[in-house]
Amino acid sequence: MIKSSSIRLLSLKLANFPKSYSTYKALQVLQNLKNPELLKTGGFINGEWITSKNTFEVTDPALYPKPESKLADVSSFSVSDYNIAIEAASESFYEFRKTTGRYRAELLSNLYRLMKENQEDLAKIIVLENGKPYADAFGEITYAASFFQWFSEESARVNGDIIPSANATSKILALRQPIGPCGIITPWNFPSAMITRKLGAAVAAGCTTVIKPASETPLSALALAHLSEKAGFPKGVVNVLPSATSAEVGKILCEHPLIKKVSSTGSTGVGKLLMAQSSSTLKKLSFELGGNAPFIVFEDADLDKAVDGAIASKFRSSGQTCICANRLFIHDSLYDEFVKKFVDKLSKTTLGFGLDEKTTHGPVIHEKSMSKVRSHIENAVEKGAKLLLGGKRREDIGENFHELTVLGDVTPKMKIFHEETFGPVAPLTRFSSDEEALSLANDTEVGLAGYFYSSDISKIFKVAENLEVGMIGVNTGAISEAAMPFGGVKESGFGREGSKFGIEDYTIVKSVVLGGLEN
Ligand SMILES: NC(=O)c1ccc[n+]([C@@H]2O[C@H](COP(=O)([O-])OP(=O)(O)OC[C@H]3O[C@@H](n4cnc5c(N)ncnc54)[C@H](O)[C@@H]3O)[C@@H](O)[C@H]2O)c1
Ligand SMILES: O=CCCC(=O)O
Repeated sequence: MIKSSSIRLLSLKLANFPKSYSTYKALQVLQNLKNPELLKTGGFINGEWITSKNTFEVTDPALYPKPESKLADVSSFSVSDYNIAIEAASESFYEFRKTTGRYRAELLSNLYRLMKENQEDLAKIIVLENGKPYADAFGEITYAASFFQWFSEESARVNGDIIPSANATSKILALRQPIGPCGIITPWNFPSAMITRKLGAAVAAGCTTVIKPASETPLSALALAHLSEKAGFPKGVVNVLPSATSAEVGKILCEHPLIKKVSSTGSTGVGKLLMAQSSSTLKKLSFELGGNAPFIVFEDADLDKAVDGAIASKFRSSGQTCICANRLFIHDSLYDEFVKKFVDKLSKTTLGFGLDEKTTHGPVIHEKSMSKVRSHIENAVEKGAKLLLGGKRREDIGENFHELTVLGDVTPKMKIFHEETFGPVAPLTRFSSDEEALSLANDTEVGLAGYFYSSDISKIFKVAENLEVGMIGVNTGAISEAAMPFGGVKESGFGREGSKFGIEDYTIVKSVVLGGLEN
């Protein structure tokens, strides 16, 4: 049990948000949410709101580094707070694992309904802490909530098996049981959906959770914690602890013996570190890591559809999506026309603040992302790539804004070919045969998503079978939904989220051999 002396109850005070916001409407938006209870700046441990004396700033990337960019001071929880939360999740697990799938389905569907009821507010929080346009943020909440709906439907169907035994007087029962308390680590690019995809599956299976949201976007995670409380989740099932000390608290999630599984979404580098740290307890792991998605336009493609698909895939969230097209391969015979149509459509987009109706694309998250975007463009141009659109920072809008950029004649000699940009840059490469396209596409250590456009059914099967990725969009640039098994191969990680496979990672199979049965 958590000792009350170790925690301080947080009554939500809007005073935790800066008062000097008259210069900018972002804070007014935050303070005028229809449901102000969604705004939390503490942490949620064992069903109680607590604060820490250490805090960190959450800022609006569209305004950063202006003083008005400050959205909130959020409590930063330490390893000792994590230890308390882990113990709470472990204690709660002993009861929660005994609950029925039907009961957990009810909790999840309550949470789904509450997300939909609060969709506008939740979307606004995403816009402010992440920078994506409101329409995208609203879409993220639809997507995020759909995982609770999906897993509420799956929850009552976590079936085991009865297996015939070689011994006539025995039966083998394979029971599916929840694995235990789970550590969940999530990134900033989908502040809500990357949590719900894991939390929905964990709860459906009967697991409890300790969640470390990205320090850039903790407000969305805390709003979800609030809604889980309203949805009737028992104490200790959902614990959310923002932290500015990711490495330390990540390590404790990996090394603590009471945590039985860690699911993390983030970069490949951090995934490797977490895997090494988890070896001491041989924890079950699921990793959704970085990508470098190929997007191939074969000569028999429908060009207009391919252009639309490329824009949707490459520039979703200004290129900050793990499954964004990262390298575009265009058949020689279509290359010039593709460039013309692609550049023409992209010229009609508008960079800006996410709550402005005209905005189609927002900023990148921070300076580190901006540096990578700049270095990929500069390195490519230096090595002979042609700048076909954009190419410049837009400091006139804000420090984190960068033009949507198209680079032509990109080759494997350039950095952008091998590294995930995670920003608004589309590198185009020509190819002349199917074999060449496949070999270029597979020339990378990661394998998350891939896309291609073709009207030849034989080619569709051949390419789909030979692309070294976990997910493929054929004649579409939008593949994500709760029903699709989400995950990668190679250094993009392992495990599948969403879909009927999503729960499996949160369960163990226990074999019970029932002997001495009479025939
Ligand atoms: N495969 C997917 O589903 C998926 C989805 C979204 C993002 N991503 C990947 O995530 C990356 C961008 O996100 P990011 O910059 O937030 O990634 P990141 O790996 O830096 O951070 C992800 C999470 O890990 C935490 N973290 C950072 N260092 C840590 C450490 N040493 N120990 C424990 N936790 C640590 C962060 O605070 C954050 O919560 C990209 O590579 C992108 O492709 C993958
Ligand atoms: O960025 C990674 C997740 C994107 C998605 O689920 O579509």
